[in-house]
Amino acid sequence: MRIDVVSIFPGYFDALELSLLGKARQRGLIEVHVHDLRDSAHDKHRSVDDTPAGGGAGMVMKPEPWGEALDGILGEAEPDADPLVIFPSPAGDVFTQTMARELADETHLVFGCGRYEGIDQRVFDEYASRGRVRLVSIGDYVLNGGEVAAIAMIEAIGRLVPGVVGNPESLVEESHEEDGLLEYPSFTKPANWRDRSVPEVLLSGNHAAIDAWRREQRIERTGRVRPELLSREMLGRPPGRHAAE
Ligand SMILES: Nc1ccccc1-c1cnco1
Repeated sequence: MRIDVVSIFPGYFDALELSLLGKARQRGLIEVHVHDLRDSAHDKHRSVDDTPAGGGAGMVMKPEPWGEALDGILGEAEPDADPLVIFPSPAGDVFTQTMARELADETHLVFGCGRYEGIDQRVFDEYASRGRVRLVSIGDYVLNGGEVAAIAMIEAIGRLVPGVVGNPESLVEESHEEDGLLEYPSFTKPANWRDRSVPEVLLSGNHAAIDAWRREQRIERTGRVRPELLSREMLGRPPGRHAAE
């Protein structure tokens, strides 16, 4: 997978050189190219924004620098890549694990990170007329720009790219994976810490009982924290992989 990012704060994306994604980049599983939008702004002040047409507070990002930056990226794309351009936006479709799984199958993603009061609408219209464009929100709160949203999405998508996570099994039993239930509470050694014990069942070695307990915990936690995720069908489903044995 190739990922291009356009931003006036390219330094935000140094975070993508760390940890799992950093290793995936070193192994050539994911290519990440970060572009400074100001490199596409050629006036004396390298300005990327201007006052809003129609008046109002704040500034709007000018279309010309975006046009030059995105034309450059799309012009260099592999002939059959069909890049998907994603603009993080509070007005976008809400990002979910299902969307992350879909996007993990893409060969080329381009993230356009807007700031200020947003990007001139004609940028979205221009690229939607030439290819695939999606506006995506990571939740109902206000950020100062799209960079943090892009990093969150790139992490959620990148970890699903085949080969990035060593043990693909670890991708299954997680919150919002597999059946949409939240994950069960986790414990490790010591068995007792400050008079707080690990639940006995987890030390029993009875894997069917452990799976059943973990499923009960997932259902209880989901019903308490995110009742809207709980479906009647989930309540009837059998416990985990050991149940059949
Ligand atoms: N608030 C924002 C401002 C600028 C670009 C994206 C966002 C955003 C994305 N998801 C939630 O908010």
